[in-house]
Amino acid sequence: MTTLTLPAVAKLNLFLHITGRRPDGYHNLQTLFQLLDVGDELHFTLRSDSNINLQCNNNDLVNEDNLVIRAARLLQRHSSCHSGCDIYLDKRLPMGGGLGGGSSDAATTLLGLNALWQLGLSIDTLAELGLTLGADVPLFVRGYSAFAEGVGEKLLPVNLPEKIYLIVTPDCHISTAEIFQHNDLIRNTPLISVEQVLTTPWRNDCQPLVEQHYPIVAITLQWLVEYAPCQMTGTGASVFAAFPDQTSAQHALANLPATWRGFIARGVNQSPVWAALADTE
Ligand SMILES: C[C@@](CO)(OP(=O)(O)O)[C@H](O)COP(=O)(O)OP(=O)(O)OC[C@H]1O[C@@H](n2ccc(N)nc2=O)[C@H](O)[C@@H]1O
Ligand SMILES: Nc1ncnc2c1ncn2[C@@H]1O[C@H](COP(=O)(O)OP(=O)(O)O)[C@@H](O)[C@H]1O
Repeated sequence: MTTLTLPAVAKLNLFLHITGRRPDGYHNLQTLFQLLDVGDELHFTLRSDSNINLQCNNNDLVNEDNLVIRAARLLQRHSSCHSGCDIYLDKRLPMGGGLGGGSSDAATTLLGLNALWQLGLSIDTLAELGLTLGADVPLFVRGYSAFAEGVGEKLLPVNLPEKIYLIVTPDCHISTAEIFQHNDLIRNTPLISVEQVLTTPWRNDCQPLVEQHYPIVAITLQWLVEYAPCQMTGTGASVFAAFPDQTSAQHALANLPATWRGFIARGVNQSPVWAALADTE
């Protein structure tokens, strides 16, 4: 195998509780991660030398900070591997929107190059490596919708109804670090057990703060709630609502204000990356 094409899907946080701050400044959370069937796409081509090259449909993303490059270099270093690759990233997801696109790209790169370079590393090892790149990377490496604790790396698979979601991203950039550093962030939500997940009303502890500091997010939620109950994902700015069917979601999407981005996706319990990897074996 010398080439590989794999998806890097998005996630929603169906709820997000912040349960405390750790001595290193990171926050412990409890969240329900819902994977979606929509995302970016990555194309990997094996090279005979050890260079790693990235191309992307968004030139602003072609730099050494890109999580795809960082994941590829991390894997190369960890495995003392001398292979290289050309990577094309077809960026489709809104960035910095709480949909986890960068983390998902990193996870797909770890999975894809582990296969292409025939490294044989375990999923546990890839998830551990991924956690050094970002808190959400282990979720996308493991590739199942999950109840998560810790910083989001302790994952318990869950079987969720695979609903149709409309995801709307207003034109605004929110820094995850800024939200987590803010004095007014709710960070003392009591822990719940996995059994309580279905009986506890779902909410996002970052949402009140984000709505206050980024009024466009509050306006987007006010727009979406006219169609269905809605919430913010991650630290924003994207918001989402579940719809009973594709037609009603399409109806809302058709009325979307021009400067906002929106897309429809189905919630999935298993990431499509696993089916795509299995197809290559
Ligand atoms: C909170 C979530 C929920 O899914 O939000 P989104 O980023 O998706 O919106 C994620 O766990 C975010 O994960 P990720 O975006 O990978 O965050 P990182 O790059 O690891 O962290 C960015 C910064 O946010 C803060 N941070 C992040 C995660 C966490 N549990 N506690 C924190 O305090 C830290 O200051 C860190 O430097
Ligand atoms: N491959 C990538 N795709 C998207 N963003 C990336 C990527 N690599 C690095 N980044 C950086 O990570 C930031 C957060 O990305 P993203 O995962 O899309 O958002 P979020 O963490 O809010 O879900 C971006 O603003 C960008 O600066």
